[in-house]
Amino acid sequence: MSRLVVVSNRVPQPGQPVSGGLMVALQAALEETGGIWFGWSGRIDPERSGEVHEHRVGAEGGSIDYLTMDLSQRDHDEYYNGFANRALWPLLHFRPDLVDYDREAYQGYRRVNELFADFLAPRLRADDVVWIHDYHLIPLAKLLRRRGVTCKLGFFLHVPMPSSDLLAALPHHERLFESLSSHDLIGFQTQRDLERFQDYVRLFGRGKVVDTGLLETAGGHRLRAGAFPISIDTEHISTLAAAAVDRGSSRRLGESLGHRQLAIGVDRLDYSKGLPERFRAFERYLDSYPDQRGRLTYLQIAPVSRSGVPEYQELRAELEQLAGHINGSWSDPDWTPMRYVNRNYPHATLTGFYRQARVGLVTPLRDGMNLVAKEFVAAQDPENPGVLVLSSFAGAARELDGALLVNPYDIDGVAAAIAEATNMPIGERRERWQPMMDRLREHDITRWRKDYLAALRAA
Ligand SMILES: O=P(O)(O)OC[C@H]1O[C@H](O[C@H]2O[C@H](CO)[C@@H](O)[C@H](O)[C@H]2O)[C@H](O)[C@@H](O)[C@@H]1O
Ligand SMILES: O=c1ccn([C@@H]2O[C@H](COP(=O)(O)OP(=O)(O)O)[C@@H](O)[C@H]2O)c(=O)[nH]1
Repeated sequence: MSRLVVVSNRVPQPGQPVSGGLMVALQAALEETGGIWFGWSGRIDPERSGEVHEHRVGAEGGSIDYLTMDLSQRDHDEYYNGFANRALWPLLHFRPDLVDYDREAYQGYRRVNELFADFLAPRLRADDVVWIHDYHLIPLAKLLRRRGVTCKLGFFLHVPMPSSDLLAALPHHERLFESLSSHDLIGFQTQRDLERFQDYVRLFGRGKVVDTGLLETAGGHRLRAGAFPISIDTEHISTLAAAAVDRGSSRRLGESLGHRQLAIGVDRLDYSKGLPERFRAFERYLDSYPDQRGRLTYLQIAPVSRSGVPEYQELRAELEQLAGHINGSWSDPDWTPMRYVNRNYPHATLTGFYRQARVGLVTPLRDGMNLVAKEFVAAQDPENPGVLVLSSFAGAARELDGALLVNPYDIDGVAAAIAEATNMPIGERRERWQPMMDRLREHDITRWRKDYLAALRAA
């Protein structure tokens, strides 16, 4: 049996919380098959890049070997804080206004990809299957091929693929995106992302689209591309939620709410998640639906993310100001409308919170998928499910059509959806929830992994 080698910027660290959909999903996928997981250690070594740590979890046969590399401060600043998260991330989330392109950062990004390639290439076997993840590692496959790697190489983009005109705004975009053609299969979250990538190949890439999902490079090499919507371990989340709801912090949350309903949001503190707009929509709801005032408490969990990037620091300050303003304006002596928490919670706690909530607020301005939306659905009590208010700009909206779909820029529309969710009769809540849950049971994390890897092996 060939080895599965997963490569991603983020790799879980022993004893540290797993946050971010990529880590959550890959952890679940690798636990099923075993294999190797290589990436950044999450550590910064002031002296040098390239120190690699190894640890094995699980028994021989199904074990995961974690191989992680330290980065120097400079490499981290240029590769992660710089090009990946100040140029690519905003661009891929349709925010050219936030792109801060810098040639030195781009060189740092390429340098770290070279480091990864130098480490990996001599360790790969011809029958390995290598699965590379996300925008941090776009050049890696080409660098591996240059070092003589011949095994199957697949890529999965976790974030949206924007329109060609946006991509073309990035200096040297052809050189960067052309590297993707060194893979045998490129995976996207949705059909729309795939279509936009094919447009790019047609308009700016030097290859051609032979047929939907079949591309040809200028040199005549054929590769596959497809949509593989990432998912969750549905049964596990559902079981965890049922067990968590009456215990520990989840029980205490319930007690603290008294008779009031709960609305919940769980997002990394990221401008793509639409948090300022969501806070304003909640305030609009308080203002526009006075008969409902005091009926619903909104809990927003927002662990700090990418705190070395200035736009994220500014967002944090803005959210603190907004949350303070909303509570200052609308609180009663015995009720605070909003609870805003920057801590990171494990799934064993979060799932209990989801299950208590009447309303799940998932309103990103753009999101590759958004696993929180899927987790919220999977965590509900079938007898008394909550209502998901979901942005139509999240990849998850393609599958979760029982949600109240909203435009996150439409503050009145989101406020109206919150009001509708709090009032929704039980019969309608069940009717909306059941087909979404059926879909998630069928299209879970196992299905995602199997579909992708079968397509890669066949490519
Ligand atoms: O690693 P970080 O910089 O801390 O960021 C966390 C992850 O954020 C992004 O997640 C994406 O992947 C999810 C799973 O496919 C998807 O549901 C979500 O819509 C995406 O935003 C990022 O793409 C990952 O690389 C990060 O690890
Ligand atoms: O305190 C937290 C906040 C988030 N998450 C997890 O982080 C992931 C976030 O993934 P999503 O796809 O929604 O967004 P991303 O952060 O990857 O952009 C989900 O599995 C969340 O349950 C978590 O475990 N604890």
